[in-house]
Amino acid sequence: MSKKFDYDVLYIGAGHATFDGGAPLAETGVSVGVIESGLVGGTCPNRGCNAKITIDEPVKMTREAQRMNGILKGDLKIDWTKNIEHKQEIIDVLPQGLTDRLENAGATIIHGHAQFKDNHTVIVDGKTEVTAEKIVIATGLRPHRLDIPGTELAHDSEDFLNLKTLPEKITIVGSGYIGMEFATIANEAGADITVMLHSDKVLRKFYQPYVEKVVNDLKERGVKFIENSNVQAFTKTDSGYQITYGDNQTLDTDWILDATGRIPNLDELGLDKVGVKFDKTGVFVNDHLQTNVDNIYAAGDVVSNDLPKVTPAAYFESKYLMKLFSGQTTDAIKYPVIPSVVFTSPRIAQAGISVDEAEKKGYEISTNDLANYWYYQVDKEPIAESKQIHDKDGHLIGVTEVSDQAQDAVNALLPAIEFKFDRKQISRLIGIFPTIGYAAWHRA
Ligand SMILES: Cc1cc2nc3c(=O)[nH]c(=O)nc-3n(C[C@H](O)[C@H](O)[C@H](O)COP(=O)(O)OP(=O)(O)OC[C@H]3O[C@@H](n4cnc5c(N)ncnc54)[C@H](O)[C@@H]3O)c2cc1C
Ligand SMILES: NC(=O)c1ccc[n+]([C@@H]2O[C@H](COP(=O)([O-])OP(=O)(O)OC[C@H]3O[C@@H](n4cnc5c(N)ncnc54)[C@H](O)[C@@H]3O)[C@@H](O)[C@H]2O)c1
Repeated sequence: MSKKFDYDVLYIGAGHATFDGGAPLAETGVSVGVIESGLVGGTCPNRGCNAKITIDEPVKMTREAQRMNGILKGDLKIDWTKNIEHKQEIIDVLPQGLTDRLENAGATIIHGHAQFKDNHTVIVDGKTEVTAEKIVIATGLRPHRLDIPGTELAHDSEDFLNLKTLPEKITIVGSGYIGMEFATIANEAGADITVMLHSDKVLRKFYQPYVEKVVNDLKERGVKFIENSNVQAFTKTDSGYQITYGDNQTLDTDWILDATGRIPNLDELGLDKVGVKFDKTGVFVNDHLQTNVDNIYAAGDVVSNDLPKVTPAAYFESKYLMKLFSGQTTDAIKYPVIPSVVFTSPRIAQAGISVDEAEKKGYEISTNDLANYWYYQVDKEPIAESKQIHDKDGHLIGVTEVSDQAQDAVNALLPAIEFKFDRKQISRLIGIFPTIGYAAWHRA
């Protein structure tokens, strides 16, 4: 590539959309720069997946222990402060590890906020100009905040993950991934939780009968759900906060989590200076992840598309750009099936054709009552069911499961869905028994 510029490829942002491909790209001899305004690693390691799953672990274990009551003796309780400390120990080392990964590969990390000057030049912190042949926008998402009076009194998911003590009464606005995962965690840790819905639907992207099972379980555990809440204002009171909602109703609470979605980090990037097209859903790209400006690309959460905004999708795009920039491919990006999971207890996981779509298209849908299958009974799982979808030739084309280990069951079936295995091919496989993966294959 050209030596007219400081770097061959310059990434803005140091999350999964950058480092998973940026480090191996640097190893091929391409000169790589990375500009990051916050922690190297971005959302997933520092304030997303890794942090969340660490504080969820005792939640999952406590739930299991409750079911084993009588076999296991004693009452297990979560020490919130220690749980958060443990999370911090796990994630504290990640930015340095990822910095080492990039730097050992030959990439240069520049700390600061990037803004475009022209299509080959970025200004860092308003001072230093950095130039590159190609630039990748990988700036991710940030929390959306409700546009209502008192919005500054609410907190976001990062604040929740850093709570040193657990407030007694938490109100969560939004019932998507973050709202439901954090409601599950805080409820099990002992907080009094209210979830305020925008409509009457929770986790609208998941199979609703399974969502209902999770919601009913949380209701039995004391979580309150307010449908069509129409939240209007947050105010400070002597003892905490008050939420005005609905038809001038009020709710007193100790802590408010605004979990109403995430929006692209684009507004202070200077995209207008270079004419890159975008809207509130993200940056527009073609099937090579290239924007309308030839040398500017985008990857990860910040891209405008219908894919789940999850780490494995950012990883896949980052790897694709590595192959494109190092000359290993000129092909368009071809996404494999992208699974998704919500880490409630139990989890709901899905991949491929959804049950709703299968019903519309008349595919074969089989229902598996896993709660009555011996291996799920080992854990005494009360809520466990899956649906597998086959096309007319017997290929597995979709699965959705609600259970404690739904993510592993779905992961185990991914090759069958991606490579369109039929029942005959699946019957050739001998798995390890007894395992969740085997239980899933056994039904495919
Ligand atoms: C609470 C939470 C839980 C999650 N749990 C899961 C999960 O369990 N599984 C899963 O697969 N996904 C999960 N996700 C989603 C996952 O974190 C994202 O899909 C993933 O991090 C996207 O990576 P990215 O590189 O596109 O963006 P990010 O990781 O957000 O990285 C973007 C980086 O760009 C930087 N940046 C932004 N603007 C600029 C600028 N102008 N100059 C310099 N730097 C800039 C930011 O500081 C950030 O570090 C979760 C997200 C959240 C918030
Ligand atoms: N397990 C995972 O993979 C995982 C976990 C957490 C987050 N994430 C990622 O982070 C993204 C953001 O998560 P999220 O939960 O913030 O977003 P989301 O889009 O999943 O949910 C947002 C929720 O806010 C509600 N809402 C919007 N406006 C509202 C209003 N005015 N009043 C009340 N409710 C309102 C929506 O109806 C929805 O229920 C997700 O899209 C996901 O990609 C993934």
